[in-house]
Amino acid sequence: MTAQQPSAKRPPIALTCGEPAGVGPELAIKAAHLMQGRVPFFWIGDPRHLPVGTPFAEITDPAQTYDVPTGILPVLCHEFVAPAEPGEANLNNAQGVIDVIARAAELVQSGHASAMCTAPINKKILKDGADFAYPGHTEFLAHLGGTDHVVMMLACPELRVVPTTIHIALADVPAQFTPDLLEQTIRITAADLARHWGITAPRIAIAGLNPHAGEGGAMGHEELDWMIPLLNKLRAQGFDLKGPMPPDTMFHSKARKAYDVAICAYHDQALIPIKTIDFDGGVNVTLGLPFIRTSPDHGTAMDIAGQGIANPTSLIAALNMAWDMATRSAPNISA
Ligand SMILES: NC(=O)c1ccc[n+]([C@@H]2O[C@H](COP(=O)([O-])OP(=O)(O)OC[C@H]3O[C@@H](n4cnc5c(N)ncnc54)[C@H](O)[C@@H]3O)[C@@H](O)[C@H]2O)c1
Ligand SMILES: N[C@H](C(=O)O)[C@H](O)COP(=O)(O)O
Repeated sequence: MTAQQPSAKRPPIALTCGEPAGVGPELAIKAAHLMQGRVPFFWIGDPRHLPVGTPFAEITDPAQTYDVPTGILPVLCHEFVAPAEPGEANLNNAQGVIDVIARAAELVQSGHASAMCTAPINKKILKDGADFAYPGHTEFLAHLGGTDHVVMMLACPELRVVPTTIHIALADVPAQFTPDLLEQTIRITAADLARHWGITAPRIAIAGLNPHAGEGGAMGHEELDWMIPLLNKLRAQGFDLKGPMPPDTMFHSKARKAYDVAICAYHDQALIPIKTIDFDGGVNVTLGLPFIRTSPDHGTAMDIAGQGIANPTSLIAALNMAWDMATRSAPNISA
């Protein structure tokens, strides 16, 4: 076995353990094996949570990732209160899950990691077990990054989608889907598509809130009242915006070719199409943060945890995307 590519001296990616009783630990082992060091990453978690008998190498500093033989998972130990039983979440481990996310964010913000990639968490377990005050990574990382507003984008080779409102009840969407929020979301999305993907003038499709984008006021008024005026204002400033588009007809294959990203009003309007088109290959990326964060698009999959059948494709895509973003964003530290 050879050590991981020593020529790539950029700091490695920090991969969090996520929910220890979910598929995160076994996917980390699979990704290390399948990626064979092409993207350097280390896992932060408790080695007791890894599948019994699988190889890993303990490290004490992220830079030691490069000394670990390819195919073996480098592990930066983070001791949890309890072992993990696949499929059986333990509330006592909730604080450890949160602490690992914060530790990864600290490592990336201090330059010891190039980016962070997060394995899935169960928000309710974190709330019940440790009073977690955030509905997801996205909001917690905005807090850790000191930013007021970040954007959730999910991407696969066929489609990019953004939910403007994120983890809120459907009943709260009409009040929280505001002109200010949509404008900030459009600006952050356009800026980060240019910065990280080189799409300097992104074609942005905006979904209407209502069926048929309101049908001229017959099925809702938000489009007429403020969405169309806002889009016209931003068009005058140079943004390439389509819509408000009828949400049900904007995701078929021909329609998708007309835009680089679809900005939707709420979570499921955006995430249902992408998880239907490419559940295995989708990546969740947070835009507007002062550091890079990606994640697989799936959840903890407790129903299959520990069975060895979890598909690592989305995690591998998330690690690849994080590394590509880091490579484009900053010079190689050895240069
Ligand atoms: N990034 C994150 O932290 C994140 C993302 C989505 C959901 N979640 C959380 O995950 C928990 C479970 O959510 P859910 O059940 O809606 O979605 P889920 O993605 O965990 O599971 C949905 C279905 O897909 C299957 N599946 C998921 N990932 C798979 C994989 N890698 N390989 C094979 N099959 C896979 C599961 O077995 C299940 O049948 C919730 O608590 C939710 O909040 C977390
Ligand atoms: N909304 C995401 C999804 O359904 O895939 C998921 O909950 C992850 O969100 P965070 O990255 O904020 O944890």
